[in-house]
Amino acid sequence: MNREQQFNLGYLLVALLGILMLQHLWVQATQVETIPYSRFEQLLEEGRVDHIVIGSNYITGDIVRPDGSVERRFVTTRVDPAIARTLSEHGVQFTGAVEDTFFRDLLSWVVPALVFFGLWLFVFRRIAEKQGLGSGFLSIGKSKAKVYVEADTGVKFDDVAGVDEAKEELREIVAFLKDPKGYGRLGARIPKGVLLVGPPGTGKTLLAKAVAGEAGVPFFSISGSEFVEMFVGVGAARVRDLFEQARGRAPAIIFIDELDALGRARGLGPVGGHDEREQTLNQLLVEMDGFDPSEGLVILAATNRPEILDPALLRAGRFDRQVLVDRPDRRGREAILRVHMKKVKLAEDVDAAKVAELTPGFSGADLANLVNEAALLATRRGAEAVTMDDFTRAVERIVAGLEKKNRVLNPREREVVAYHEMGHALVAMALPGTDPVHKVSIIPRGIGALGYTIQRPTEDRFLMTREELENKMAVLLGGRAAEHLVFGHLSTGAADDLAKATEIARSMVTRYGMDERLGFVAYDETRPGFLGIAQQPGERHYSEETAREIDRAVRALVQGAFERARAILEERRGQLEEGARLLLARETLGEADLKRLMEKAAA
Ligand SMILES: Nc1ncnc2c1ncn2[C@@H]1O[C@H](COP(=O)(O)OP(=O)(O)OP(=O)(O)O)[C@@H](O)[C@H]1O
Ligand SMILES: [Zn+2]
Repeated sequence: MNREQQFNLGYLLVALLGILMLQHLWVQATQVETIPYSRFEQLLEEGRVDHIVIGSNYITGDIVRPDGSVERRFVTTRVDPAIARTLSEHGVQFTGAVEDTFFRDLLSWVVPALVFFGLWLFVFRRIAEKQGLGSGFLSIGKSKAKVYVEADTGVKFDDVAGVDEAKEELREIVAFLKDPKGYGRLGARIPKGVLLVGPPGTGKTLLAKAVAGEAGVPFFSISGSEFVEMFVGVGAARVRDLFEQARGRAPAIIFIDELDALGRARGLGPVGGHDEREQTLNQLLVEMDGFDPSEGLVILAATNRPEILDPALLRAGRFDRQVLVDRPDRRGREAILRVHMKKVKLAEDVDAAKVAELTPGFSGADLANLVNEAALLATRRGAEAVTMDDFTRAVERIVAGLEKKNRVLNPREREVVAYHEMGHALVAMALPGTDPVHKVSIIPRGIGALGYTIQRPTEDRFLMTREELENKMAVLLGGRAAEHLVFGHLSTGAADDLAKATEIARSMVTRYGMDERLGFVAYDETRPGFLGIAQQPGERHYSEETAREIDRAVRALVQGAFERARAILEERRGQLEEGARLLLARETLGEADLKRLMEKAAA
């Protein structure tokens, strides 16, 4: 029996004891002396009873002393008066039967309590099973969140491929863990928490293990979803436990997978708050604030939904560093394939570069799975080594699975996405005063986004001019403009861009007073949502006619931005074609690639 189980059984025992004690007190308070009926008659004759209450079964009353003061209460079972008289006449001692109701009373609450407890157990076990947390009697209290400790993970940076930028950033952590005391001496700021952000299967866990492996420190890991317990207080106790253990073996790494499960913004739960999770999160914050970095503890955490994390987690001194672990591009895939191909026997004809070409949209985990699948196919054939043919067949299998999950695009779609993203990038680069384009990619990211263009803000902006907002809209519509220009059709891929552009236009008209005809009037009163939950739009304080005016102005702004984007792209048609071709071949283009593209066209 482990600690948690004892803990929960303890709760149960205390509760039962409490109920028993109450019951006992209640019985005492209402205790009366039970006397035989003949004794009652005797007392009656002696004039020593008073305050008689005659019930249908019992007679109760006070027995008084000769001086008239009450001695105690009594109860006796009512007996048929005729029979009583006859019996008394014969001088026989007799009494009615007074049933002992103690056990009946006891049963009357024990049985419902047991039924209730049974039901409760049943329901929670169901929930626990649903969450895959295992079942069995009392499993609710069983520790699902084992702290896994690996003294030496044996993973090195060489085992993680295709995520060079992330590795570069984590090297610092390794240097620190190797010499925690010496590191701070020169005034370098010591990292406490690093958040690894990226889609599933991109190697976040593997990277964390590699950091531990490179630094030669123990690796403590636990998953955020396992923290969330049924019993209030257990998760928090577990966090305390984890930190205590890790401290004892510092320098060490603590890795929290699925941080979002426990670090979701507070007050955002579906049914009000979630006490348990909140407590656990608070405990984590306390622990993170509480330790001295020179102890040599570093906390790594992984999430694929950083946007839902509680902002408190991201504050300075906590997870204030974020490392992006993205899906690999073609070169990255090749590198990952090489890592995993080392583990199987390959035929001469296998070409990692070719396999990488066949697998756009695959994550590191998908690629590891691919190599394994190919090896299985070869084994089934009874072959000596895994051939290229095995790989192509394995790719087909896995692609079919991934297509269902919307993660792999067909060639035609890829082409559209390439032009679309290039459209965003070119418009952004053509307009003065927009943020420089950091990266363009046609690797699907998360749900919904088929590709992405990242602009790097040069500075924090709090004020934007009308012109800047218009430029921003043009960039947003650049994707659709490019599709329209090249293919002459509109696709559904621009829905999100359109929504964002429209949002900006609407704000310009109704909040910033940027439309000449409507004037400098704020029309919308969008109240901030309560507890971050979006509320119904603010009340309208204007007429139907004004509403129409607003719609017209918004439409004009969006249309204008679209025309601008289209004009820019028409002028740079050559660059658009060249860029899309490059993007299709390489999947991601960085700042340097884009600069080269612009210069080439200018020359
Ligand atoms: N960049 C990579 N290089 C080599 N192998 C990788 C890489 N990414 C993933 N893998 C393989 O996929 C497996 C699963 O990856 P891992 O569990 O680290 O992903 P993750 O990002 O933590 O995923 P999740 O978010 O689902 O927990 C690894 O054990 C490894 O075999
Ligand atoms: Zn777009």
